[in-house]
Amino acid sequence: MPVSCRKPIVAVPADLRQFEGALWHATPNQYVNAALKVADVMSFIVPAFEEGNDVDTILDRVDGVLVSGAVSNVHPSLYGREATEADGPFDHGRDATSLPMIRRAIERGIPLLAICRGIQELNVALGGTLASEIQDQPGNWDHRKPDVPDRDAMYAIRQPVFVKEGSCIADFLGFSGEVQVNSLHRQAIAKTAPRLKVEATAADGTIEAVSVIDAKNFAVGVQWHPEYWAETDAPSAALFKAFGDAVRAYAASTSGETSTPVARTA
Ligand SMILES: N[C@@H](CCC(=O)NCCCC(=O)O)C(=O)O
Repeated sequence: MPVSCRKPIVAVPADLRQFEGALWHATPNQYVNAALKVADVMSFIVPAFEEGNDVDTILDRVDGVLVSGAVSNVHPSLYGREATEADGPFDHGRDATSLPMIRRAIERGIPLLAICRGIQELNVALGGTLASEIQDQPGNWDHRKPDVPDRDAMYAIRQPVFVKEGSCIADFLGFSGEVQVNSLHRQAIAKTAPRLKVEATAADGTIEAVSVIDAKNFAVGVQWHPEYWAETDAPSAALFKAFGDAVRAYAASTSGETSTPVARTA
């Protein structure tokens, strides 16, 4: 099959999780499902090794990067401060894989969509900082994961965010202003990295979306979870479709396909 006809593939940095007494490199289905069903791209889940992942070798083989949410938090030492109890739980393997991959994808102009923990990693990777337990700050809304057993209720769309006019996200959505989203986070961007432009905020001022200034390609982070309702919620779908389009354009531009595909030898 000619390269240009193949479905593109995106790297998804895994989380390190403990299940049934074993250590797993895992990512929740909602991310790779939205990638496949809405962005129409396949996923390569990248093991969260603290050492041994060669980022450029991985990026040479993919057409985009999708950075998922996670219950763990970016280690504060990565943005210049001591860790406290409030900053955990940590995932050093995820940090060691994701941050270098984010920086390199931006340098190489590989499409990047960063979600929840992902926007926080994007900010730290580019020199910004994070705040913990933001719900404790006076005047802040409670952005935390709802304490409910049902996952659909946990990811329920329940909070307005305000998308700035002229932003990348407004382009993808086809409008600016209020968008209803879900919310499952205790941390948020404190100092915005120099290369990031704030694209959306919550009513309490929490930064809810950013884009990379002067990016060579699609490079967006959102604090909410568009993957969860991407098959049914129009704004969520618009974001994933825009990401998929950028990934396909990148794949086509780098396919290096000869006019006649090289015949496979037996
Ligand atoms: N840990 C960070 C990022 C939150 C996040 O990515 N939430 C999605 C996963 C929710 C879960 O499974 O607990 C923060 O808390 O800000």
